[in-house]
Amino acid sequence: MQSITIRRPDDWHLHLRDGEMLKGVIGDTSRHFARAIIMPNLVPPVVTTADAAAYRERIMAAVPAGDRFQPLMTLYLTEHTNPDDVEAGKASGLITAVKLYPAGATTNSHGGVRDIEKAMPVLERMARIGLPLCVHGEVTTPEVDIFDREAVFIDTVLEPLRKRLPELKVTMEHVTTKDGIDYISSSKANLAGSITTHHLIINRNAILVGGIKPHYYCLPVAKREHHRLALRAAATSGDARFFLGTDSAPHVDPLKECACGCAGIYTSINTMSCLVHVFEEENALDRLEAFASLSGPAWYGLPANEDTIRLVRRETPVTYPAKIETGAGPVTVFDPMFPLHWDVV
Ligand SMILES: NC(=O)N[C@@H](CC(=O)O)C(=O)O
Ligand SMILES: [Zn+2]
Ligand SMILES: [Zn+2]
Repeated sequence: MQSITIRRPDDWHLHLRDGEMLKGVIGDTSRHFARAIIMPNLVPPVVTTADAAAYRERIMAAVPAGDRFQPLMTLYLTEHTNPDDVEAGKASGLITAVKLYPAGATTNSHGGVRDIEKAMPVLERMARIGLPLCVHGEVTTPEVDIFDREAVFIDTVLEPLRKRLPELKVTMEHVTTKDGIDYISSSKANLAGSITTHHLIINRNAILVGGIKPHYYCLPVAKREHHRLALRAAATSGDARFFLGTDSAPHVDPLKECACGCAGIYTSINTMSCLVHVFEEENALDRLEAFASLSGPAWYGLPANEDTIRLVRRETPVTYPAKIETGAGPVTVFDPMFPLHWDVV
């Protein structure tokens, strides 16, 4: 039986939600992952250090007994965010990053930033104190095609911002295009990117061929095949600027399976099985640990986890439930459309 052992992984982009949904999903992450960067796009969003402290308590209360899990909290950047509050949050050790959602770009982002000029005082402070900015890198300009929104964001928002504040550390989250990969690869410093599990597996055909498939719809939306191949090459390259952020984003099925379905794919439960499969296909099992367990902590200035997980390849496929039941309702699990043989033991 084939097996590999890697340092325990972390998830550098995760949606845990709140209330019954939080209770229903957190175990799927804490079973395998030691830490995760927790997205602040709740309703209402996590905007102050006090909000983040209270949310952290609710998360810790929901962690299943026996799991050791550390949520790394983020603040949702608004045009009114107070730089002193952000600095105090970092100083206390509570806040790991601040998240930029262009207003209207994705789920629960209407309170995000419309005019980046208004956020400059906070961004300047973050550059000064070394607090990373995580970005949902898509413009929301109605004229820009949804498949081009990441590339246009790089040219019109990210590059000007980085020119203006070269000391600001920026994580380009859930990179979905070759443009994003090339931009990160060509940067000299202070830029890294997270890549989701599902964007390594699906291209836009998964959403649209043979009928419309809401459970493959997320933002940024999956792109053409050559973009997926660029993501796979980057993820399996060992380049420390690319690391795992699952962007596991649960929504109850009724909110996905309707005339205006929510964006988000739920992958926490089978992410590790899917990832090993991808790395095996790319003959890069020796680089899985860098992607899932080493490059993320290095970027965020944290130690890698000391304990390990073991992954084994089973003859018969490992099965996962098609959906999980939460107190908030059923959530469909990501189906990679191929059998999974790797299991976490
Ligand atoms: N990725 C998604 O499609 N959805 C995320 C938001 C986000 O990360 O953009 C969500 O909160 O549901
Ligand atoms: Zn996003
Ligand atoms: Zn997300």
